[in-house]
Amino acid sequence: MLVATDLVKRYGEIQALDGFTLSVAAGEIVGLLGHNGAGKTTFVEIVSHLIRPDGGRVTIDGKPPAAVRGQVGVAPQHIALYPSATVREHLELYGRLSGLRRAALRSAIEDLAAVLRLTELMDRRTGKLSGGQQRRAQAATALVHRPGLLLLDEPTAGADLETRQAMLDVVKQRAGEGAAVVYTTHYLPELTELQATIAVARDGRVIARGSYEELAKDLPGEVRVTLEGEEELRISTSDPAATLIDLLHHAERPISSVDVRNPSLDDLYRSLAVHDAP
Ligand SMILES: Nc1ncnc2c1ncn2[C@@H]1O[C@H](COP(=O)(O)OP(=O)(O)OP(=O)(O)O)[C@@H](O)[C@H]1O
Repeated sequence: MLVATDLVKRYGEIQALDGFTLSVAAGEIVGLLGHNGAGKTTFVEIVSHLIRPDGGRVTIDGKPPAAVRGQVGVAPQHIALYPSATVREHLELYGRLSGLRRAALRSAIEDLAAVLRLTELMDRRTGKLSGGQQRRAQAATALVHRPGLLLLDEPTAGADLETRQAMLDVVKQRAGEGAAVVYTTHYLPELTELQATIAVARDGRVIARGSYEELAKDLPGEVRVTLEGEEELRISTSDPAATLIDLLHHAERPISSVDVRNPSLDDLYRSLAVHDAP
């Protein structure tokens, strides 16, 4: 669905993208991770045709971004709503721009409002909404026309738990219907819930890409064992289950507790030293 190859973008001395390559299939949710300044937003802006790359190529369903703007739903990182327009006016505008009319437009708006808990807020001006409410309204503008490609740049930043859950539910639902989704976040548990595949960006390029299982398979897990009367023993191991069985066989004293920890998404992220980037 989305194919971005070798994207390059410079801002003066700053190399925002330096050979950024990422493909996303229809129905796939890609969790795009990376340190502050890794290039995630720049990538989203290029795919949504807000800025042009200095090099590289993007196609969406085989066409350039300029030709398919109506098939792309974008929720930018920063709130970009018209403060004096109501939520309903925003959704009508975005729906109409993408060709929705009359009954189809009305039902798309009402359905989405219910899912994103916006029904009570529909006739309020967006400038008077709370930060989390604005974020929900902004996400709704990206979703109302059921685009084939969704670009959601930290859609749950600052959101309360209910908003976060509503957002995750609607993203999963849209991917289930066949949308390709790029979902940037710094909140890793969301990606587990979304069953997303992972792309890790560092210094303007994607340095790791695959399912969590693929990327984590070589990472060590940990077995924690406490023998009676002794302190907890922590063993780093690539095969926690086998290590635990081995320990149970060979322990010379009774074991009072065991805990097996498989590598987490957090461990994966740390192993790529993404936190250490400038
Ligand atoms: N309009 C701009 N002018 C100059 N530099 C820019 C501009 N936009 C982005 N940059 C720089 O390009 C680099 C990549 O920024 P980008 O916003 O894409 O990162 P990001 O991965 O989205 O970061 P974050 O996690 O903080 O949102 C950064 O060094 C940033 O300062």
